[in-house]
This record gives sequence, C-alpha cells and structure tokens, in this order.
Amino acid sequence: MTTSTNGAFDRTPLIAGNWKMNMDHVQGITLLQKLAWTLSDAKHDYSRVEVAVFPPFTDLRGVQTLVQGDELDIAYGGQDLSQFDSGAYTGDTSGQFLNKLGCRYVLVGHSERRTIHHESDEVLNAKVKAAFKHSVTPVLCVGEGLEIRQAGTHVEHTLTQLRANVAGLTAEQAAELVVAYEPVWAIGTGEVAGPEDAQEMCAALRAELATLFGDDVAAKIRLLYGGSVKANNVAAILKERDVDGVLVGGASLDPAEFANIVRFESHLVTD
Ligand SMILES: O=C[C@H](O)COP(=O)(O)O
Repeated sequence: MTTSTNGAFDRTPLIAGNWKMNMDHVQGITLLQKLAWTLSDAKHDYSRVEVAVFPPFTDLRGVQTLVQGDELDIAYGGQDLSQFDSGAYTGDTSGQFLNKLGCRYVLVGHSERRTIHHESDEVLNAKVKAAFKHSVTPVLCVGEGLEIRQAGTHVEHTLTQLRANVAGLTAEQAAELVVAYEPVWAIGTGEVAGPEDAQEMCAALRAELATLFGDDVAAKIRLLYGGSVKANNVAAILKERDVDGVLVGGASLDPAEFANIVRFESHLVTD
C-alpha cells in the first residue's frame, strides 16, 4: 500500500463496508462476487484504494474461501471480537479465531455495540489490545450522539473516547490503528455530516493522536468517516485532508453502489 490521494501524507485510502446483521452466508457470497466482478470490470487498482468488508461472523468462512479461491485483493474482518483469548465466554469470538480466518481487520466500538450492548470504554480498550495481540488491525469507531453535537461538546466527547480506547498502546501498534469517526446522528438516517464536519473531527483526532504517540505515528494513522455515505457524497468527503477513507453501512449492501464509492477518484475528476 503506497499511494495516497491525500497529498502531504502517504496514507492509502480505505473504503470499508460494514454489512451489520444483514446477508446470510449464501447472500454474502453473492454480494462479494458481484462487488469483485464490478471492480474487476472497472479495472480497480487495489493498491491505490484498499477495499474491505465486514460481514457477519457466520459469513466469514465463505468469504475467506471466495477471496482465497479467486485471489481477490479484498480485505475482510469481523464486526466485533472478544477481549478474551479463549474459554468459557459464551457467544464471544476470539481475535485468534479471526486471525486464523485471514481477517485483516476487526471493528471495535461501533456505536451500535456501545449503545445496544453497553460496551464500556474499559472493555473497548481491552478489545483493541486483544486485536493487536492476535495480529488483527482494529478499526476503532468513535463519535457523538445528537444531544452532544447540539451541545457543542462533540470534539471533546470523541477525543475522550479515543484516549480511553487507545490507552496503553505502543507507538508501533498505534501506527497500524485505523480510527473511524461516526457521528451517531448520521448513521442510517440519511443525515450526512458535512465534509467540513468530518475534517474538523478528523483533524482533532489526528492532533490528539500526535500528542499521545508523536507526529510521525499520527501521520500514518488512517482516519475514516462513517454515516450515510453514498456514491454521490463520498468524493466531497474524501477531498478533505485528514479523511483517509469511509466506513459504509447501508450502501455497502448494494454492490454497484459500493463499487461506485470505492471508485470515488472517478467522481473527483467529473464532479
Ligand atoms: O458502520 C457503518 C456506519 O454505521 C454507517 O452506516 P450507514 O452508512 O448506514 O449510515
């Protein structure tokens, strides 16, 4: 991964699709095949723009088989992992199992895990560390709800989440981290934070990461935006200096739409 559209830094854009609890293992294979075919037809250069999908756990084995069998350059990962390695933790999935399935990434702290499953910052910090322990890169999700945004304390709220969730990481680990800023009020609502809102938060996140781990490390960390991203708004978001990719929910379930999001650079030319 060597190329970036973001000028000063050498960060490869990452376009990630979070399927959430959609697509059973048969539907998941069909979706991934269609995505791969569409990107192949478009001669997508995966070294310029990295592509990842986050299917349900039950799909991962099938996704691995398809990716390996067809030699696809599409990364995949789990939507969550356990803070524990193995043992009597019914319902949990270990990072070591994800690693063995070839997962490059794992989502940690998505707002739906924080709110519906009441995952605390302490637990999420343990999950981030568990991911690194098992050589799976965490995509740490942070962001504020509507009330906090309206109160104007969204930056401090999100930086507090970040500090708590990355506490104790080494600089070497931090350099590999991916952070996704997802304002909860923009998830699945059709409301999109403006590109300037995404940039404001991503710049604040990068400054905080520089304070925690140093400028060189912060310059390597990819920062994504998530929240009602579509093909018709992705280019404007990714023009922003500190936004290095997007985490897409609903639109990632439509292979043509998601492929168009992946190909955001072609919109940059024509917009
Ligand atoms: O993980 C993805 C985010 O929750 C965004 O979802 P959305 O694109 O459906 O708003």
